[in-house]
Amino acid sequence: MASDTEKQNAAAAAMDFVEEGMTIGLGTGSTAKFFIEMLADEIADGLLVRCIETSVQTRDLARSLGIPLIPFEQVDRIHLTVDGADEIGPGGVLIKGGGAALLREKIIANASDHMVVIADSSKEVPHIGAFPLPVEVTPFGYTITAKKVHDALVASGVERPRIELRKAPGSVDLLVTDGGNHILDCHCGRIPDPAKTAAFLSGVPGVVEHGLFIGLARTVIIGDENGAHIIEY
Ligand SMILES: O=C(CO)[C@H](O)[C@H](O)COP(=O)(O)O
Repeated sequence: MASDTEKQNAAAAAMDFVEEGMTIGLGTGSTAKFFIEMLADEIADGLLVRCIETSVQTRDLARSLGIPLIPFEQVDRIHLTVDGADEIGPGGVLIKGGGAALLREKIIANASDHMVVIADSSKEVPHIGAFPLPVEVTPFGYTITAKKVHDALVASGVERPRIELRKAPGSVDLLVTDGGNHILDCHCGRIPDPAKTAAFLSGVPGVVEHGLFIGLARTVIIGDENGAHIIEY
């Protein structure tokens, strides 16, 4: 069960990585929200940083809290990004995209000197795949792309994957991401070889990005009821 105390404790521990003058990538989701609120408090107390958001949702939150945002096009360096995750497997391999922000999250994580992942203890898993893997696809040809994604999953060793098109919350309409695309939620059960699955998915025309984050998280902070523990990769 996800716990707000654990999320808060992970977010508080991530604040130790923040330094004056940094450009900081702000993640998306309920755990990242705690970090963003803590950062806003420090900014109100005089901390000088600039931030870049990973989603429209985070942009709106950051603006409402008075956090200075700069357009990505004007950023030449991102020192630190703090973001949540849906699953954290061995080696710091992540599944992300539960909040449909995986494309911008991956672009910003990949452009950052240091990605810190914050999560409650329910996110740490012995092997990944129980959480449906989000795959962002172009609206053009998405039904055919879904079939090719299924084939790519099978070819990469996933047994009997099931693909679901994500609907907008509370709607029968398909979800449209901040980038104007759709999301395929791929129920895999287990992803035996994440690097192979990532490579096979990236080879499917129509796939814009997938939610496997490999080699991006340098620090993972898992909150518990009393504090947090930090894993470095
Ligand atoms: O990848 C994400 C959004 O696209 C989030 O980081 C992920 O879904 C975790 O969210 P939460 O902290 O609410 O559990």
